[in-house]
Amino acid sequence: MTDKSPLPPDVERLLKLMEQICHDLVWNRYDRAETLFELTRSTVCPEPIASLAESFGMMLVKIEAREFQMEEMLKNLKETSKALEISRRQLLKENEGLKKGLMERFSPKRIVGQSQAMRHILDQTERIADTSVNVLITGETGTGKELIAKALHYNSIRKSGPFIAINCSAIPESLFESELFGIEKGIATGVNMRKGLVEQAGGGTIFLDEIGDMPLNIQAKILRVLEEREVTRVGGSTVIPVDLRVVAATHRNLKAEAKAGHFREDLFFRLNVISLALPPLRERPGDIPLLLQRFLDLHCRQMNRPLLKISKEAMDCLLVHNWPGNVRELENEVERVVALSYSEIIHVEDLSLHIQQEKAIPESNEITVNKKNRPPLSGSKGNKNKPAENLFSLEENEKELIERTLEAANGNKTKAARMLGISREGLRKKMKKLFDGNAP
Ligand SMILES: Nc1ncnc2c1ncn2[C@@H]1O[C@H](COP(=O)(O)OP(=O)(O)OP(=O)(O)O)[C@@H](O)[C@H]1O
Repeated sequence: MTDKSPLPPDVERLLKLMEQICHDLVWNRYDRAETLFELTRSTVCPEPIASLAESFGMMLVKIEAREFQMEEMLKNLKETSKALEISRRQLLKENEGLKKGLMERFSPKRIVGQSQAMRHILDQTERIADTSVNVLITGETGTGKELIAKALHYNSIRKSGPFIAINCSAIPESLFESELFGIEKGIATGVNMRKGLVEQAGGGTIFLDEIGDMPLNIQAKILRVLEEREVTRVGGSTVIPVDLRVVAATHRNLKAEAKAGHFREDLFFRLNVISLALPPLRERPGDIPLLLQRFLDLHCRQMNRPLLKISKEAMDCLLVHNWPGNVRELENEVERVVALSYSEIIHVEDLSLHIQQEKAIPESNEITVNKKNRPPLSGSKGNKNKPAENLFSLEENEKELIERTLEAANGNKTKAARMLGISREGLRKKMKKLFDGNAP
């Protein structure tokens, strides 16, 4: 067949038909697919057209297969998105439950304390929780400062926002600013933008623990956050508004620190809108049995043990102990006893040695005059010439207890801290305060 010779009319018609079918396929119209299959039969049309129709037919099959796959994929996607939606709802429900649990756990009503001092603190906590006033919590290590800060947060309108706790004594001075206020991208090679803890606490509460250890230049910047409610990242110039509540805590006397020039007075007044002073455990021995019961319930449940009871002698030991690590020390002691004791009754021998020893030391007349049931920790080591009021001061007793524990631990501070039921950092601070640079 030359180019110029006209096609037989039949072939011309069939080619036209093929062209129309191709056109239809381009526009996703498959209603003439049947005709295409008819054309593949060489009895109906000449061989070249039949083979062309066959190729188009194959194409059509491939298109249909792809569409089928797409439909399957779409179906799978729909099912996955449905499953995701169900999980999302479950997580939301779970999250709400957990938040409710946190609120209940940190409700001032559930915090243990029947002593007058604690009842006053818990009453105040309940009253101010739902306000936005700044709060300063003071008290020795382990007295429950963070617990009260959480109670304030989880019982406020900010409860669904974050609770960010920062231990100011644990952040190296050179990192303080970027940790707290964040860092702008590109301030140094390879540095990415990072939000600071203040920004992260937006909508919630920031808990500045050990605020007395905050460097003076950072104190000025925190004051600005408190006054202006805004923050600027290190290396940036954009002012970012932040909406947060500030709760601070310290074991120091901040007023005295401010007077001595170690703490900004203006920041002290800003923070001290309401102050809650947590009493040490030795000043509220009446709370010891209640706390003991709470911790026994908790740890026996956690360790799958029947609820342990305590002998009168062992309880007496706990009542006369000085508790330098306060409630945390008591909780650690209970956890230790629950893990180690064989019987269902806690006896004196089950208690830590240093707690047993305090009770075991015979009482002298001098002591009964000063403090009933208090063993003569002080006075046993070269204190004989001191006046009685110094001999039995709490500081002297703490000092001696630390010295003895360090001796028992062969000078190992980590071990001594564990024996005392306080953190190593807590021990370091106590030693700094009590020995004034002349640590044993
Ligand atoms: N009144 C209380 N009732 C129940 N548990 C308490 C009470 N006070 C403290 N605790 C528990 O004692 C432990 C120590 O409390 P928390 O961490 O709040 O003390 P802290 O004063 O912040 O200590 P630090 O100054 O060393 O950071 C926690 O496990 C806390 O739950």
